[in-house]
Amino acid sequence: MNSKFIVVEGLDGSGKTTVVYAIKRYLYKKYGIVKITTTRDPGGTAVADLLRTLIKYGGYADESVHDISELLMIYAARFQLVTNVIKPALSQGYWVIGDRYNLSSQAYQGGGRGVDELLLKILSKKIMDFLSPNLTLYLDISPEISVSRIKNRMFLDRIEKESLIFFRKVRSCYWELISDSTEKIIVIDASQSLYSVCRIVFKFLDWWLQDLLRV
Ligand SMILES: Nc1ncnc2c1ncn2[C@@H]1O[C@H](COP(=O)(O)OP(=O)(O)O)[C@@H](O)[C@H]1O
Ligand SMILES: Cc1cn([C@H]2C[C@H](O)[C@@H](COP(=O)(O)OP(=O)(O)O)O2)c(=O)[nH]c1=O
Repeated sequence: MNSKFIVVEGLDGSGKTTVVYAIKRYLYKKYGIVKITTTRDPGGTAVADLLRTLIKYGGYADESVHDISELLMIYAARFQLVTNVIKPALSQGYWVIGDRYNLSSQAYQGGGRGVDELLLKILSKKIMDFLSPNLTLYLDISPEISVSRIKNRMFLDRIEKESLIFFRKVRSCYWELISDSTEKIIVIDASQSLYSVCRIVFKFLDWWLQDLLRV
């Protein structure tokens, strides 16, 4: 089977990182797929990881990060990731499982920050160069659950410290983007136990992969 690009999306604390690694193990155990690369966005290359630190923890000497600067750093990091990691991995037959991708920018910067839609569209098109995921799994939780799951983290980053109102805007933007999208995006209720979430994800993957094998 040709390599595939799967992305896991959702609010902070929705279980993305856990699910990314569960998918990796499942694809190996059940389907014998060994060539799998996992990514996290923003980040994933030396330069993108430096940008990730700036995006998450802000500038130096108390200089605030403007919304447009945040957006440009996120896309600069993504360009490094797509060009240096994702595209080469896919062309070498690796499956790529991404912890966040472009939908996050549309939801967080577009929905949450209210950044200009046209600017987002232009950047998406240019930076991703039409590299869309084959499948996106959106783990849906309420902003209240999100806050309760991340509150025990040692440090909250700039974005995690945002208000519930911000996360409400992000979530409703995710919903709008999903309902308007022509891409394959599956919504999973991630307020259930992690065990149930993983079972649903695996069941869906089985169905999707059987379908791909039939073609
Ligand atoms: N469905 C779930 N039910 C309860 N706790 C969960 C669930 N999914 C994730 N968690 C917990 O929430 C925290 C954040 O999970 P993580 O996978 O890091 O999410 P994300 O990458 O989306 O921020 C972790 O402590 C994890 O064990
Ligand atoms: C990829 C991406 C992330 N972000 C935000 C969401 C997260 O708060 C942060 C990434 O931090 P991370 O710790 O990877 O997220 P999570 O808490 O979900 O595991 O960056 C954006 O605002 N826009 C983007 O395009």
